[in-house]
Amino acid sequence: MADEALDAESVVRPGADELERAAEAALRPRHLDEFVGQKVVREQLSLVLEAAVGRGRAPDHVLLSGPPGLGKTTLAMIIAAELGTSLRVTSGPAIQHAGDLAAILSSLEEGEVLFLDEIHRLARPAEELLYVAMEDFRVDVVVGKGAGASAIPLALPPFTVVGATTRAGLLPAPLRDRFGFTGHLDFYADDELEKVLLRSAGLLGVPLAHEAAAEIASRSRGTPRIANRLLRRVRDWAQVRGDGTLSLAAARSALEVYEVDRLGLDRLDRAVLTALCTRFGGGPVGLTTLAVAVGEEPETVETVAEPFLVREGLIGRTPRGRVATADAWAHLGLDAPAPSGTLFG
Ligand SMILES: Nc1ncnc2c1ncn2[C@@H]1O[C@H](COP(=O)(O)OP(=O)(O)OP(=O)(O)O)[C@@H](O)[C@H]1O
Repeated sequence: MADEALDAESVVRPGADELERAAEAALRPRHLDEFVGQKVVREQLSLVLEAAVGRGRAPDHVLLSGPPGLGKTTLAMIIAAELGTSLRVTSGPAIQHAGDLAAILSSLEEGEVLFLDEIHRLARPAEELLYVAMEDFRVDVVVGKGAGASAIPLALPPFTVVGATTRAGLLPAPLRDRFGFTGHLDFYADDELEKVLLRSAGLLGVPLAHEAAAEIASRSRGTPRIANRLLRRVRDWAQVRGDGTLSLAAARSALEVYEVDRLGLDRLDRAVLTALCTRFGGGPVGLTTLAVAVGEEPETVETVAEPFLVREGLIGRTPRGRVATADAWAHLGLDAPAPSGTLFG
């Protein structure tokens, strides 16, 4: 039960730590045709891969962008599997020096796939080394120091980089240009998440009712990682408090225990929304004032709660501060104040 201690604070944050990833591994689709949703990216990618396999050559480098938990790592694994090759995994923050990347690149076997997660966080010298490696399949190994240093070119076998980023806009253009194919992953529709959930329940061997799948899907913020995590929480509830079946009632009870409401908002999200409406009359109010009102750091409110609230159209950002939308008032079951000012005011 490695996943029990996870995310004590909230079960609807899109990120994942090592324990979460271990729990996820069993649920990852292994082939493109098992990968739910993302129709456009799936179709484009299948062409790229099939063409490469047909030619017997490594495909172009692939860049995958999109928010956390939508399947970038899963797709990288699928790419390697579809090509019948192995996947080497590293990430921007894990590479401290250009030499670390040179060591990885020079150990790649022909046709291997190198997955570079959080590629936007690569340090500049490593990034420059990567340009050359991706374009010319070469690394320049620097020997010696100072004026006497020289670069010895080392040829690399053809390989494919799969880069993943949550912030495609942060990638420098020369790096972006070296990817022959870029796929952007979008949030999933509820019916797609239902499919993800039914598939996962099958793999976990738990009986999940269709209505329960729909209920969990609608609270999963468009994110398969969150859907699978909520499924595991509902499974726990059904096992401990219920009769083992994942019915609609079990799903609702479990999600109530975990304080995930019908839109997928958690306690912090609701605290922010409630403070904005009840203490500041719906705003506008500055981020710092709002954060103090909920006892959180401004950065936490801005990076943890706000993105989803804005995406759901519950909060608006204006130059004068945050404002609650009509949907926010409605979601909290409160009456929005009458608009201030009159036709003549
Ligand atoms: N299209 C999909 N179909 C079925 N399951 C999916 C799909 N996309 C993601 N998942 C599941 O969601 C979980 C998270 O996916 P993954 O780790 O690939 O996300 P990610 O985009 O790489 O996230 P991060 O950026 O945080 O690393 C995995 O358990 C995976 O099985």
